[in-house]
Amino acid sequence: MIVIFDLDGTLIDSAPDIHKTANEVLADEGLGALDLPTVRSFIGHGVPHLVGRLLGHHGISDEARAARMIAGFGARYEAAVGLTTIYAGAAGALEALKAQGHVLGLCTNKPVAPARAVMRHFGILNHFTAIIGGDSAPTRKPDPEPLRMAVAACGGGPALFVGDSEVDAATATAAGVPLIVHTEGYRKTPAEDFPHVAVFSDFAALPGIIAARAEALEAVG
Ligand SMILES: O=C(O)COP(=O)(O)O
Ligand SMILES: [Mg+2]
Repeated sequence: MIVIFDLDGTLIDSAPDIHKTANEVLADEGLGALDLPTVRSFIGHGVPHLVGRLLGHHGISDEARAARMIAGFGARYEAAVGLTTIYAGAAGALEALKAQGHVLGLCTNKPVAPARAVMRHFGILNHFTAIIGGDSAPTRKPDPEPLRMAVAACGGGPALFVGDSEVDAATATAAGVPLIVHTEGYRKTPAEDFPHVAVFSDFAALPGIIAARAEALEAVG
């Protein structure tokens, strides 16, 4: 079946690099640094939202400044992988899923270029048939369109979405795609509150969860 993954907080812990880059663009504007938990809480809606929250934290609402910071973030972030880690077992789980015959796609609000760069860095890029980023469609998650695009680009048909956040939960619901929650990401509310078909904290469990869903679907179909 088709399995679409979110990126930040699901496959990789990119918050430390996003935090570093955020503080660099704040410094460019003469604004003070924010701590990691604060910046982490701003991740998941894409770069324009992140920049809006950084400025909002300083009590500023200024479109020209925001545009400059979005451009600055893009220029600095693409090369920022040094502090990012891939979740333990994630690469092995992707390999196992491919070996089981599943088609893998990515649906992130991160722009495509840095998404591809970090996936290449961790050696997982080639597992993915389709990569939809925050700049691939006119809308971003939680709008269902990017997720629908990812499923279609993987050939269409029954799909599962693996994500970590409230944004992913809303996207899955809107698109009608069952959600599997990675509990070690950036969510702010209990995973149990998300409409989900399964939760996991350890990637070793994921291939089994997906195999069970695929078998159940075959039994019904
Ligand atoms: O907010 C972002 O830039 C990306 O977050 P996502 O990979 O969890 O969609
Ligand atoms: Mg995420």
